[in-house]
Amino acid sequence: MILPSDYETALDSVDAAAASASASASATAPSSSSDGRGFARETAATMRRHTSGLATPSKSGSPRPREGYQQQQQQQQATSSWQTHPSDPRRITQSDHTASHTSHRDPGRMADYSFDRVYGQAESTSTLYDESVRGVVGSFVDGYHGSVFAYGQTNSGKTHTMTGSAAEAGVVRLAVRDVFHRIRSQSTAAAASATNDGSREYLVRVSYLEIYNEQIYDLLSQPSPSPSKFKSSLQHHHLPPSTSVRIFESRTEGVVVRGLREEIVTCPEDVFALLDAGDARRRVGCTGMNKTSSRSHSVFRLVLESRASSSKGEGGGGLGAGGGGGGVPSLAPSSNSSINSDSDSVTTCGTQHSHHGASIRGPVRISSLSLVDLAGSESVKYTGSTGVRQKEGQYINKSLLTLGHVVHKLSEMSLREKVGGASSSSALSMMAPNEHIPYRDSKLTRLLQPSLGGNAQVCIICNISPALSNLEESHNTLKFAMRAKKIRQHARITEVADEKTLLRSYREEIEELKRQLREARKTSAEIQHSQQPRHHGQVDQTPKIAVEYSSSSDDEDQDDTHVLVSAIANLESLILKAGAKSTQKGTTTTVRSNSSTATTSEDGNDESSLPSRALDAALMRAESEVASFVKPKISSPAVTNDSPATNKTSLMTPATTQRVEESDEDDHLLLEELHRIQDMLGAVMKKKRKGGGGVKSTPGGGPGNHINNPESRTPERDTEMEQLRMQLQEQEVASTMRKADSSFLQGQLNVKDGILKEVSVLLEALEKRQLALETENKQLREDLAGAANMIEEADAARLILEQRLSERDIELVEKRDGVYDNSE
Ligand SMILES: Nc1ncnc2c1ncn2[C@@H]1O[C@H](COP(=O)(O)OP(=O)(O)OP(=O)(O)O)[C@@H](O)[C@H]1O
Repeated sequence: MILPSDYETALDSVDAAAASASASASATAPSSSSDGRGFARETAATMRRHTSGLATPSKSGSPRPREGYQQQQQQQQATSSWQTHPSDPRRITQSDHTASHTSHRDPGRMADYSFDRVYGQAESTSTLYDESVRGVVGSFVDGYHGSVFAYGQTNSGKTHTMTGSAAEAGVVRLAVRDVFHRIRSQSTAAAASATNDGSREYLVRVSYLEIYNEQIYDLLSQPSPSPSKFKSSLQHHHLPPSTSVRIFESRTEGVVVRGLREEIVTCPEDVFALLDAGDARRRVGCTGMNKTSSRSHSVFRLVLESRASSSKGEGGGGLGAGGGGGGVPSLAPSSNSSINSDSDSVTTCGTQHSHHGASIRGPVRISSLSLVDLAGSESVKYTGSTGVRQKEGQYINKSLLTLGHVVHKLSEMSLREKVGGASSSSALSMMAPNEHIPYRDSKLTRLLQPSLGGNAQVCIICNISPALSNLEESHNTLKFAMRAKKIRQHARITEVADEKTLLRSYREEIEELKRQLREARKTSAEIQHSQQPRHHGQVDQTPKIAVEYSSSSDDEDQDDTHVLVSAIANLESLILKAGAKSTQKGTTTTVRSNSSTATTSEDGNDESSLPSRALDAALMRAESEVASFVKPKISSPAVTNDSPATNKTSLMTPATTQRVEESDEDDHLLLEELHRIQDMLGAVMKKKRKGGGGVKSTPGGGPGNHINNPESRTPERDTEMEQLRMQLQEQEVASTMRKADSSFLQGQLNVKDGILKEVSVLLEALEKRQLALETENKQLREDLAGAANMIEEADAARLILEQRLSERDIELVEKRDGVYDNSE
């Protein structure tokens, strides 16, 4: 391993015993197929030994000189408390010299564990990634949910493994690069193939949270350090300003973190900037064991939506050099371009539109990849923590304990499943009806429930310290890893056919914008056409007006198309697909809280600063936002029909169900209202265009000047003035309606938020009640078992008594017979 610059502090330990290099091969291949799509396999567990082997709290706090490191490493090699099997990189064994530290003291009975792979200090994180994590990431891109955890005691190198350092990239960054690389190469390969079959388009979004003292915090919720790049126009007013977010149990989505910000990303650099911003906010503190100890569990999550885009006309975007708009960012040139700059394409596009319409309804795959850096278990004895640090440590240990319980239960269930031979059903479905998995005992296990519960590929990286004084902790970690390895997963691809995914709503929005663009161009061509004879006829009398009039109208049409083309380009740039180099990095970023969506242009213009001509486009975006708010069905990986989360329906009382239905009705009304407003605005804009509007006041004698000059008044100018007045009135109407619309929306969103909060509180109360009932049930079961025992014992006593009675009877009969015999 390459040492990070701040490594010295980790070398203060005298009894630190760094392990020698070890290696392992991970079981990333599916072990058995459960159905056409999914596969069952055991959770991959790999072991990593921390290089430093820090065992005791640093006493002086002063860093050991770096040159001493090699010498110390050599000493440590000899005294490592764990050693890898020379010919089997999957085995790790307790070193002989540790015998005196174990109860049996028999070297022959030293602990010996086997995992998918054991990594030692000589092996880099990229080796670990290649051999143990890459498979999970590959499956994620193919549509399977995945999770990678780093588990282990404090200071064992979890953050080093997951986050990495300046000198060495961690698993998270390697995974992010890999994801984009795979998307690009898949798309390119599909595009290069003769048939273009199998080509897919992708939408990637990320979120980053931490669980600190049993509270979930959004690590992306603050404005990021590079504001121009990640400026958010979507900081929805109804979301609380606080960074604390809540877990919400949804009927359809399972476990959802409500209010969590999600950013749509189009290249690794976007993600890294977000990661840096999030890491800077993560809670880290100095303890006696680790100078930079993570005080929280962090979960970095990528969500991928993808769908087939093999149909011609899709995917390329190919907006040419801006068509009528000019200066519009051009996407990758594509022969499938559905919009061309010339009006000849209108008919072709019209035909393609219906084609698109059909393919937009194709299923969308949703998969998530959670990369988890757990806080390490710690003992006050070694950390010497007091006050806040001690409290943090208690929360950390408690949640890890719950994780241990959950893993223990799941491994037992998997074992039963294996013994029962029910290979096609998941561990969860094998649960006895009254079996309780304590997911709800901590936020960590609740969050990880979808991953641990069966429908995900999971790789757990367990970090241990080779130091002798950490022997007990290392044993615990190894035991945890052994249990975790037994959990059987049944990952399936999740395809959503009938729900509103972000990818689909973007695609629909793009198609709608393209339709508007075609119409705008058509209208503009018609106007130009109808104006031509008049221009020719009047050229001698009013040459200036004619030219200015025509050019201002052209300008306006060009502005219209420009706005539309920009909007299309913005949306297209978020969707990753064949040949699209994407991302004009930093040009456009879409921010998404799990209840909202919108785009921001580079210069930070928000919708309110767009020209009024773009109102209908802006409204359409607003509609899409509201749609994504009212149906936020895409923010959880647990969107499967057979997701365990769907069982939560039973938690809903009739009253809550009704509330949710009512809120669905509200959503309908909301959308209808938006449609109505949009129609009205559409009509106004149309009227405006038909009227040949767009008369602009230009400096130096434009039409406005002519109009204002009473001497140059002609009937034609009067008409122009009248048109101008009408336009102004229309603009006012439009702006008033927009204001009304926005306060209406605000009100609706507030109501909805209130309802969701109530539902959430109600659900929490129900959960508590359920927990209490479960405890009561447990007690009753125990009482019942006690009573059954007593009955059994009483039965046994009765049997004995009956036996004795019958023996007595026999005795009596025999005696009586004896008496008779004697008397005879
Ligand atoms: N394989 C390694 N190579 C070089 N340095 C390492 C390695 N593993 C850990 N370190 C260093 O050891 C120190 C502790 O590691 P790290 O903070 O990753 O531990 P941790 O398990 O995340 O601890 P905590 O649970 O307290 O957050 C850091 O300074 C880190 O850079």
